Amino acid sequence: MSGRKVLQRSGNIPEYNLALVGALGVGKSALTVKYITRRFIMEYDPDIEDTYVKHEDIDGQEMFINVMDTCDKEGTDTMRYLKWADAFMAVYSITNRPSFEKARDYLDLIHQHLKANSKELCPLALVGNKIDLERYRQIHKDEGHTLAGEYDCLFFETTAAEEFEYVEDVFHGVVHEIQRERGERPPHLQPLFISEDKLASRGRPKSPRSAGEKKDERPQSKKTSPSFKLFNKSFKIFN
Ligand SMILES: Nc1nc2c(ncn2[C@@H]2O[C@H](COP(=O)(O)OP(=O)(O)OP(=O)(O)O)[C@@H](O)[C@H]2O)c(=O)[nH]1
Repeated sequence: MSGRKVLQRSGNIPEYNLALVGALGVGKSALTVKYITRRFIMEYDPDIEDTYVKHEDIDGQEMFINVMDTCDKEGTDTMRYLKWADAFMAVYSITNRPSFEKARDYLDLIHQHLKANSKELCPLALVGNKIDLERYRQIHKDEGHTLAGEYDCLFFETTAAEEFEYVEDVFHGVVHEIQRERGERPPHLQPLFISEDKLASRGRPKSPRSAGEKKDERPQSKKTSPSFKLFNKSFKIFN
């Protein structure tokens, strides 16, 4: 931490809690670290569940984004992230069929929890990672769309191994969705692709909802401001 600027959190600045869930090895840590540091990691400690924070300025609005990189292990306390998160990202690898099925299980678990706690407006996102490995693809994009539709989720395909913007778009898309659901997003920043059917019927599961792929239609965010992070995890970081 030495030499890093540590920003004080204040009650005036909004905070959003995002939890990443998914099978082992799908890239939850890689996506988290890429988003926080703009770097891609090759080695990591898979057993540690941890939370990171990034200070952001999106569309002129200052905020703190807290990201929980969860651990997919038997005995994990799911309530820890289920209670904590303002939005969930169920990650799978497009190169791994079982991880897609696991993402479905997570969507189901989260959906049941949200329904039982009357939190149906809490955003869910389905995230297909590793699109840089297209030649090994096992999950067609349409399958991702279909599954996302079943749970009325946002849907993204991305990669932690290439440009930062691929990852930033996913995290910002999810934050925008939280803001929309809370009525915090100014009308001039509301994208046109939020359809009326969502406003009319707010239950899940229902028809597909897409956001992540319409990169050019979304407002461009400003460059991020310096972040501070709570690094307890033993990462090796490579440029
Ligand atoms: N090519 C490629 N490799 C990736 C990508 N994302 C992650 N990886 C690699 O996949 C492996 C697993 O990534 P992690 O980020 O540790 O996966 P995880 O989901 O956090 O796994 P656990 O911590 O075990 O739950 C690592 O070797 C990463 O470098 C990606 O987008 N493309």
